[in-house]
Amino acid sequence: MTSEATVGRDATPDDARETHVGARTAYETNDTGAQRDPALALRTVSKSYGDTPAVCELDLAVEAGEIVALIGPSGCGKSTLLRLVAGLERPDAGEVRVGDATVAGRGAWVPPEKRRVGLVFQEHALFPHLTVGDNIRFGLAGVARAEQDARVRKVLELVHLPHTVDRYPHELSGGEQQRIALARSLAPRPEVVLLDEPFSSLDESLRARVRTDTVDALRATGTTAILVTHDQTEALTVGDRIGVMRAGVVEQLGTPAEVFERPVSRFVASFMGDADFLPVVADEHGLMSELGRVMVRTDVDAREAEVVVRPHEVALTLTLPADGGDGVARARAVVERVEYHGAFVLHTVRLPSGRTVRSWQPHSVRYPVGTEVVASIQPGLVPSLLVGDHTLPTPD
Ligand SMILES: Nc1ncnc2c1ncn2[C@@H]1O[C@H](COP(=O)(O)OP(=O)(O)OP(=O)(O)O)[C@@H](O)[C@H]1O
Repeated sequence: MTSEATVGRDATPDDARETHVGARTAYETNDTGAQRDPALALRTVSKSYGDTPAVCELDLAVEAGEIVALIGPSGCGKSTLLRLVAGLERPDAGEVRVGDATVAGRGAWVPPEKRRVGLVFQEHALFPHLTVGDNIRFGLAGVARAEQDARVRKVLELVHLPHTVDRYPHELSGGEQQRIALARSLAPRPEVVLLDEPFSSLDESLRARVRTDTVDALRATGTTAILVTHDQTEALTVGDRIGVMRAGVVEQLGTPAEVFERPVSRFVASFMGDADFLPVVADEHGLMSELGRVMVRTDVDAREAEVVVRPHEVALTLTLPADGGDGVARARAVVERVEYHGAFVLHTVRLPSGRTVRSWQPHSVRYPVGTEVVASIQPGLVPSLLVGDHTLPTPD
């Protein structure tokens, strides 16, 4: 744990809103017109463990008040990145900056307790022999007692647990312990909070509630955060931006919509959300897939191209619409698998080529296995096109 007394300006909810709105801008200017540093920046940072590279020339800038969700396969370097920021590891090369200070690299080294970086782990890691109040005070050494009490009250209100101040951790549920861990990390008013899979030990329904409380508390205090998660939905719903990591680098950093709707690569397309890949053929107008026209441009080599089809992009109908002469290609397909997910039903259909694609249907639609359906791209949606392992930029 790195928390230590860190005293900063009192943030207000209004500040948080302003900061949050501004958080999407790459580099803001302050009142004097000067460029403002990101709250956190890693510049060409590398770290290996012996012969194992964990983080490779990684660049990342997180703006003040922004929440970045980091996602990627096991072993891609997410925890190492957090440990480098927290000061639990030293980079082999590159620079780590928190606010306007270099905390590692370029000859600098600021120890963890002086970095103004808070940590929240998967295991809540509260001190079992200390009350909730004293757990939170632990990171406030050097702060006057009256101010400590005020901060304890404030952070407990933020996480909706003011009544637990005199309880011991074993008198709290798992979700409550996790919210106290967050409160403890916020009390010293850190510049950045790092959350390493903080909700993964909680069951599904509790997870959603604790997640909402956590995001609300981060927003209310305008705290900059990196959240490591294995959960795509969590990344999409929590992150202002999502960093998709692979083999020690951030392969794509973008808003949830950018990462989901315009993945830069085959890896991101298949890692963030379900995706099926279909080959395309060229005709005089552009590229056609089995589900319809993909692109009107003709400067792409169809032999190397594939269309990325997400289940929400695939329409299924029982009969051809009356205006079937509209030039839209549709494939006759057979329903092969039906999975009921509650609000939606996932249909897997086999196309004439033998390939399968998946389609989300509203919960009221359940075509029995074996039904002949017509599959096409949902009108108005433009699926991504892969050429080799990379997607082509989609015109807005
Ligand atoms: N202390 C260590 N000693 C040796 N190798 C390590 C150490 N910590 C991590 N590694 C290796 O560094 C690479 C990155 O590990 P890291 O824990 O950062 O990945 P991760 O993305 O957080 O994985 P997970 O999602 O499984 O937690 C992996 O190959 C891992 O085996």
